[in-house]
Amino acid sequence: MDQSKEQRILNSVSYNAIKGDPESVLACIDKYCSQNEWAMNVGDEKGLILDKIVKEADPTVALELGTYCGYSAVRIARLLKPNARLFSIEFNAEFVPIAKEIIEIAGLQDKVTILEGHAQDIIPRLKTQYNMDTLDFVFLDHWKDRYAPDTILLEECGLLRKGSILLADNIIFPGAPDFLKHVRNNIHYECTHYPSHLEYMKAPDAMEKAVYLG
Ligand SMILES: O=C(NCCc1nnc(-c2ccc3[nH]cnc3c2)[nH]1)c1cc(-c2ccc(F)cc2)cc(O)c1O
Ligand SMILES: [Mg+2]
Repeated sequence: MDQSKEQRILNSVSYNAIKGDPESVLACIDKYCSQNEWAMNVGDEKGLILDKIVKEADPTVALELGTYCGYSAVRIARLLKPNARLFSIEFNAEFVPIAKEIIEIAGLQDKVTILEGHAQDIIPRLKTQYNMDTLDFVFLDHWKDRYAPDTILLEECGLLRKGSILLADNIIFPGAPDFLKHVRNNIHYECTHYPSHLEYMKAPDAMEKAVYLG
């Protein structure tokens, strides 16, 4: 059976990256996906925006929706302080073992927990099953039509606090219009727009930061 693109990305990281060095894992994925096969990692350009917001949030507990190959999990986890943790929800069973291996090659396995399943099924269990209080930072990068309902779910489950920072990828392309409608012109959110480009392409894309005001 032919290998998947995601398996080929893992092969490239396993062969070329320096074990325990997150920067080299990120560089390897960006090089492979720029030169060989496009893939839906947040990428190096939008990755700089992600870095900026994670440093601003300095989260103790972070959540990511949409692990994919683990690129943004590595990007986020490499910036976390010693006792901070990232929980990442992935729906596609094929992506989970690949993301786990890439996170392990980066040496960040102690900081990242991958939860397999639908976000809408896992979010309601985060407080009880993972002893969570509230989330300091949420990166939305899963199915674009799930950004809005899952944000509402996070609110309803009491997982957001005054100052929780949400950052959403792909606001322009593929686009998340319902999410924008929910957070913009909403007294409970303070939004900031970050224009950029689709990963590894010239097409315009953007990220949206939405700070929950309580
Ligand atoms: O679909 C995307 N990302 C989502 C993957 C995912 N990985 N995991 C999930 C999940 C995880 C828990 C879930 N719970 C419920 N649904 C879930 C879906 N979704 C995506 C697509 C593009 C893209 C751009 C241009 C194109 F021509 C084609 C594609 C670019 C991007 O940056 C993306 O992020
Ligand atoms: Mg994305």
